[in-house]
Amino acid sequence: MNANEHDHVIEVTDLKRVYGGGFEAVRGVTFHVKHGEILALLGTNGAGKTSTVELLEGLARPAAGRVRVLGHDPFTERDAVRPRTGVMLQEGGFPSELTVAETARMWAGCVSGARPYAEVLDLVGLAAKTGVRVKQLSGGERRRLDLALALLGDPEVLFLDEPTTGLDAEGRRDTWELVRALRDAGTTVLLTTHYLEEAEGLADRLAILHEGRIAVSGTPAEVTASQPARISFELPDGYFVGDLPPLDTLGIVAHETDGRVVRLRTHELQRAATALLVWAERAGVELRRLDMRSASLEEAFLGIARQASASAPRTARGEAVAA
Ligand SMILES: Nc1ncnc2c1ncn2[C@@H]1O[C@H](COP(=O)(O)OP(=O)(O)OP(=O)(O)O)[C@@H](O)[C@H]1O
Repeated sequence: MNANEHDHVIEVTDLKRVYGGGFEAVRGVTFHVKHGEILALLGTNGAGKTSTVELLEGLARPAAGRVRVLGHDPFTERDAVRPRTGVMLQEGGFPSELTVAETARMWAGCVSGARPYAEVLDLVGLAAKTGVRVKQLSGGERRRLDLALALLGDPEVLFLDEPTTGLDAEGRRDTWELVRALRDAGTTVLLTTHYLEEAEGLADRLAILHEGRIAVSGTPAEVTASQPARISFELPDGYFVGDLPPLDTLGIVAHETDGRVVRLRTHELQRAATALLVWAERAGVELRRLDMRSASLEEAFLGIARQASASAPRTARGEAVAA
């Protein structure tokens, strides 16, 4: 493995995908994933996550742009990439009459240097289901089988398209633990998900797609910090908003009042909070029902989706996008 492969196991530059009829589902996406890193691609339905991941898996040729996985083009150099990657598609599509063990054995036959299939079934918690037909598995169990098959070749790179959809809370946590353990052992992971908790807890970095473009990217903390924090409190008796410290000096980007309740939004939570508390202390008043909090990833996600159409792509720090 050369130095470049070590740094960026996945490299995507100005990627475009156009479907029949001319619809541009991926409109110039740029990001990278480093060795042993988990990147989560997020986005609303139809944002272009699967369309992007399929290009990384070499399932289609990009309309424009460049993809490299482990230093190779996954479409034109499929033989160099495929044996080193594990892919969990959104729909597994296995023959429903085969048992779990038969499916895993059949799949192992297609993978060079496959691990013993019983080992991967055990890893995903399906050891007790080896004799059950695929059609009799629950939706969550089928997702686990999909994951087991993706792990058969002991891949260096894992593509997971909505890996925990349909899993119950315990199954989801088990999968997170397994993906974390794989990452810690050096596997590079790119996953798509609709579960923000999953992205926040699992991913080292996030990229939020919107209408085929990356709207924002960065660590979960950076993405969250890209949206304003909230402060709310009740105005003390006898005071008005105009009595507070000047809002424009506190980084306040929006404010509203509802009766005596004041709601502020700021990109400078610490400074605004300090100024308000110092003001209240000096005035000798209590800010009742005081609540101060950073944006959650969900708020950030919704805010970004709303803003994205109107503004240019950027990183969480407001830089030009390259995840
Ligand atoms: N084969 C196709 N032909 C034409 N349009 C397609 C095709 N496949 C996907 N699209 C369109 O491309 C856009 C992106 O789809 P894609 O499946 O990549 O989105 P996604 O972000 O994975 O969505 P979801 O979260 O719903 O899975 C959608 O508008 C979809 O309708």
